[in-house]
Amino acid sequence: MNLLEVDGVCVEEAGKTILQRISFKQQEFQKIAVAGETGSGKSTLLKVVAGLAQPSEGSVVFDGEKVIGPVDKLVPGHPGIAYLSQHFELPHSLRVEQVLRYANALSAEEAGFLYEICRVEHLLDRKTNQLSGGERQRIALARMLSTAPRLLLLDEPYSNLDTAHKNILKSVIRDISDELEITCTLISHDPHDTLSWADELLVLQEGRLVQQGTPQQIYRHPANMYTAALFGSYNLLSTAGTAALAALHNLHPNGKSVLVRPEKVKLETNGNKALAGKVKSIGYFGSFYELEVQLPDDLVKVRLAEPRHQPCDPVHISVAQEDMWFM
Ligand SMILES: Nc1ncnc2c1ncn2[C@@H]1O[C@H](COP(=O)(O)OP(=O)(O)OP(=O)(O)O)[C@@H](O)[C@H]1O
Repeated sequence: MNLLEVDGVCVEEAGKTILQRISFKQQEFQKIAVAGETGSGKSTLLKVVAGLAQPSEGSVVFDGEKVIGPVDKLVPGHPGIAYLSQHFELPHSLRVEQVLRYANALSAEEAGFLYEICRVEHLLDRKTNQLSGGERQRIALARMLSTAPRLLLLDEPYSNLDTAHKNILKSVIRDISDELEITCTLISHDPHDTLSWADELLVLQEGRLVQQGTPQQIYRHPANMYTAALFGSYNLLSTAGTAALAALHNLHPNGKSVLVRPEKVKLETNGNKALAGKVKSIGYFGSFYELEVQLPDDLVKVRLAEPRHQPCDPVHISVAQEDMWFM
């Protein structure tokens, strides 16, 4: 069942087009992540979904009912949809327990479970000015969820969090979906946050939805270089380099260039079905090394767990046919 149907949404502000005919559907419990460069319209899209920004065209239907924009509604927003902004605020110098009590539409038992899920039970006696950024965010989330929404929209929840708080929040967000059975949509700049979490990704570029698909589809088969770059490092070979690599598999590029992710380039011990090159540099990135290999026409990035090479070493590279994407 579709919980949400966004159909042809356009937004214009001060004569500027911010969103252009965005359409997508979200099923109940489906996890959707929205990716895109800064200013591509991600926050505006979520605000339109929440009824907090006015579309100039198009509609948002939530659970069979049209979401009314702020121009036509005195108190903006929809009771079934919660939007956690990047710039949320908590009341100053109140006890956390008071902050949460004011918003609460749940029984004591349900509220206790929610606080446990949000990892805030130990903070209830603190004042709001005695919390870290990560703790403040989880309180804001608990406050929002205590109104019992069915759809939660999270706008860059991981920005400004250190790794420890980010990992706690990731567990919280997972439990919100799994334990509280709330459907979630999330915006994040970081591919690590979206690829591993989402069932479906929406990619926005200058207000347009340029690609929609599973994380695997989008990572392996990006629609354009903008999308390829959003989700990680890549090699795009020149016409000559593409022809040489394609010829190893008897493929015809038909004027397209081949895109290969660095972890899909293999170093071979001989030149059988491989291209000859020379190691130019080796960089250490903690969980992997990245080599730059100079081919006749291209400098190719290769990711390895433990390289046994030195700069200037002659090497051969190969790429499996299924790891080549022509675009
Ligand atoms: N109320 C407004 N009036 C005029 N322009 C706006 C308004 N809200 C957003 N914009 C512009 O619309 C564009 C999209 O903004 P939006 O915040 O939706 O992008 P974003 O992808 O969420 O960016 P970020 O990742 O930086 O948060 C930007 O150019 C922004 O300046």
